[in-house]
Order: sequence, then C-alpha cells, then structure tokens
Amino acid sequence: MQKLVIHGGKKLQGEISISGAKNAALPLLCTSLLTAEPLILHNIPQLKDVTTMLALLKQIGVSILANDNGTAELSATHITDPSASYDMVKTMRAAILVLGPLLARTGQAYISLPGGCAIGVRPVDQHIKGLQAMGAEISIEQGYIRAQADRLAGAHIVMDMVTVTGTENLMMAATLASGTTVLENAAREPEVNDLANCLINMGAKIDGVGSNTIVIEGVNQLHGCSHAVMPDRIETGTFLTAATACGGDITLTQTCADTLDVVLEKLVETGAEIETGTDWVHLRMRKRPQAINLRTAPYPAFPTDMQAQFMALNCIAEGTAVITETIFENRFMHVQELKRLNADIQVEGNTAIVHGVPQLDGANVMATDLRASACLIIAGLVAQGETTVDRIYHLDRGYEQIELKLAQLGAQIKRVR
Ligand SMILES: CC(=O)N[C@H]1[C@@H](OP(=O)(O)OP(=O)(O)OC[C@H]2O[C@@H](n3ccc(=O)[nH]c3=O)[C@H](O)[C@@H]2O)O[C@H](CO)[C@@H](O)[C@@H]1O
Ligand SMILES: C=C(OP(=O)(O)O)C(=O)O
Repeated sequence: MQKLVIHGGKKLQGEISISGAKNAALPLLCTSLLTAEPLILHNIPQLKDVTTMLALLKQIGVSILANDNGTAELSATHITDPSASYDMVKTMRAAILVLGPLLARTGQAYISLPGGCAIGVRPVDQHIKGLQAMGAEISIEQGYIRAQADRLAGAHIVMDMVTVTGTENLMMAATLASGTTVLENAAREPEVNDLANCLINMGAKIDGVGSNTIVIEGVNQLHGCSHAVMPDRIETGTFLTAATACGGDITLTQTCADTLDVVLEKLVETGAEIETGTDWVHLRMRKRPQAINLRTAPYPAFPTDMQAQFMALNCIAEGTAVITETIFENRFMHVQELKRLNADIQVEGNTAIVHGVPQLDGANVMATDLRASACLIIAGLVAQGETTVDRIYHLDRGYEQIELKLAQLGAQIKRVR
C-alpha cells in the first residue's frame, strides 16, 4: 500500500496551479447521459473518482475520447446498459448521479446504493423522494435502486435538507421531464451552478441558478456542448490552509477566489495576508496563527469539506478553537490521528474543542477519508520530524498530484510504496 512520508517544519513558498473541481467534474460527466450528441469537457482533474466515473459511463454505453490534458469527448448515442453495479460504485458516492439522467433519458435505471468515504450514513432518500414526485416507480432490491418511468413529469419538490448531489440529480432529471419542476431548499454550492450552466448550454431551461429555488422547464431533448470544469475550491482552500499553518508565501493560479469567501475570511482572521484576482489567490503568513472557531453548514457558510484541514491549522494555533460539524455525523475521525502527533483535542458530540499547542511531533498516522488525509498532511507539514500518512487511496480520490504540488512549494514530502 502506498503512503506519504513528510519531514515537517518547512515554510511553503512559490506558485502552483489549481485543478478542476472533483465535485463539479463528476456531475458534469453524468450530463453526457442526457443527450445523444457529444459533450466536450475541459479541465477534468486526473483523480481516482474521475477514472471510476469514466469506467461506469463506458459500461453504461457512453463512448469516451479522453486526452492527458484534461479534455474528454463523451457520446451517449446509445445507452446500452442503464445500470451501475456495486463493484463499480462502492468507492464513490457520486455514482448516484447517473440515476436521474438515466431515468430521464431511458425511463429506467438499476443502480447500487453508493459507497464513498465513511463520514456518515449518507442516505439518498431525497433523491428517491424527488424522482417519485416526478412520477418514477422506485423500489430498493438487495442494495440496488430499481427505477422506472414512462416520461418524468415536472413536480414541486421541497427537499427536507440541503443536499448537493440530491439537487444535482433532480435538476438533471427535470431537464428532460414534461412540464416544470420547482426544487425548493436547493443547494447553492458553486458546483451546482457549474452543472446548471453546462445544462443551460446544452439547451436546458433553468432559472434561479445560485438561489435555493431552482425552476426547470423540461425540454424534449438536449444537445451537445463544450464546457470547462470550474476550479476546485476545496483544493484551493487546502493549499491556503497548509501555507497558513506552515507559514510562507504562496500564489495559486487557475482558481476562483469568489467561491471561497468564508474560507478566506477565516484565514485572514487567523493572521494570513491575502490578495485575490479574478483567477488567482496570493497568501502570506508571517506569524503563528490565531485559533479560529467554525461551524460547517451548506454554502455560502463554511464548507464541511474544509473542516478537517482547519482542525489541523487550529492544532498549532495560539488559543482554543471550537469546531462544530453540522453536515455529517461522523466527520471527526481525523481527531484520533491528530492526537498521535500530540494535538490537544476533545470531542463532545458534533463539537471539537482544539487547544492549540506550540508544536506537533511527527508520527505514523492513518488516513480515514479524503479530507482527513489532507488534514493529516497539513499536520505532518507543521510537525517536527517525520510523519508517515498511510491509506492514501482516499486522498487519490480527490486531490490531483498533491505531493508533487506541495513539493513544488518546498515541502519535503514523497510517496513511497
Ligand atoms: C460528490 C460531491 O459533490 N460530494 C459533496 C456533496 O456530497 P453529498 O451530495 O453526498 O452530500 P449532501 O449534500 O447530499 O449531504 C448533506 C447532508 O444531507 C444528508 N442527506 C443527503 C441526501 C439525502 O437524500 N438524504 C440525506 O439525509 C446527508 O447524509 C448529509 O448529512 O456535498 C457534501 C456537503 O457539502 C460534500 O461534503 C461532498 O464533498
Ligand atoms: C466527502 C467528499 O466527497 P464524496 O462526496 O465524493 O465522498 C469530499 O469531497 O470531501
């Protein structure tokens, strides 16, 4: 099994570019199922989840021409197998995103309940409830969702909670339904907007993009288009948090600061100096960070996908931070591992109280999920001595060449087998 070996204590310095966003690329790849015409996507990150999604789409019948520069042409002229097996989807939550498009285009789908990181139970009841409201007949059979519909019909759907992939699945399904669908309590994450904009380029009629009420007027068919995946705001935030924890001076290019407001505000509160342009962020950190409280919530509030990285930052900050996780019920698994590095953290329910210590000490740690991996890397970068991060297959689901990018910023980090 591969692991990362880190020698901590170096400041980060230099410039790197940010990759396309995992959480935008995965739903965008699924839009190919909605049309018989070719969809061309640019800026696709090279990630394990993307490889898994491409393999799944291929099995469904999509023909794919991909190059090494992040461009792929996807043609779903004939959908031959509207299903997704457990083996195909067990590692990837986003596999559920083929459900809505398959049902809308072919009238049927047989999809394994999805896997992914063990950060919570993560049911898909809202996806199912929404599709049923649009007229689908759905049953759960031995861990699989069996769905059928003649043609989906527009419906008024109020989601019980804000769900990102739930909003995306229903929005994609509604583009080809008869009549108008209203999605209330919809997610406003920038990745949802990126998907909506691509669908609009494909001929979908969508209003309210970026708000919590999205209105979709169904059309008979969509056409192909060309679209660039938005920059990864979580990857951007991860590098900025690493540089804030380690100290240094970094510039991130090909990114979008506008999607990171609350994260940038929090970093400034810790003492970072930040400048932004349309597609770049520059961060300088010249002192020990101040502890910073945070509470995760749907966009535009603080993202749960940045909670673990900020926990690492708080471990070496001056003062005590209170971190509250409101999205996932099991997203503190990194706490146990941070304690191996001598972090001082107490967990009470969905709150972690982090007492900053002047120094972390290197140790062997194990990554338990994707963002926990990033958190442990940041902790290893600030710790004195050697840290080994094991089980980095989680990391490879969502970060493109993270160790190479960090090495480019001067970190001592290498992957060993
Ligand atoms: C591929 C992708 O985009 N993943 C992101 C997406 O995951 P994902 O879309 O899976 O997360 P959701 O927004 O759906 O989950 C939010 C909360 O709603 C609950 N829920 C969700 C759907 C449902 O039908 N029933 C239900 O109870 C979940 O268990 C969770 O507690 O948004 C999360 C929250 O920003 C991010 O952490 C993930 O990185
Ligand atoms: C939880 C995450 O991803 P996924 O929903 O794909 O498991 C994440 O990106 O942090």
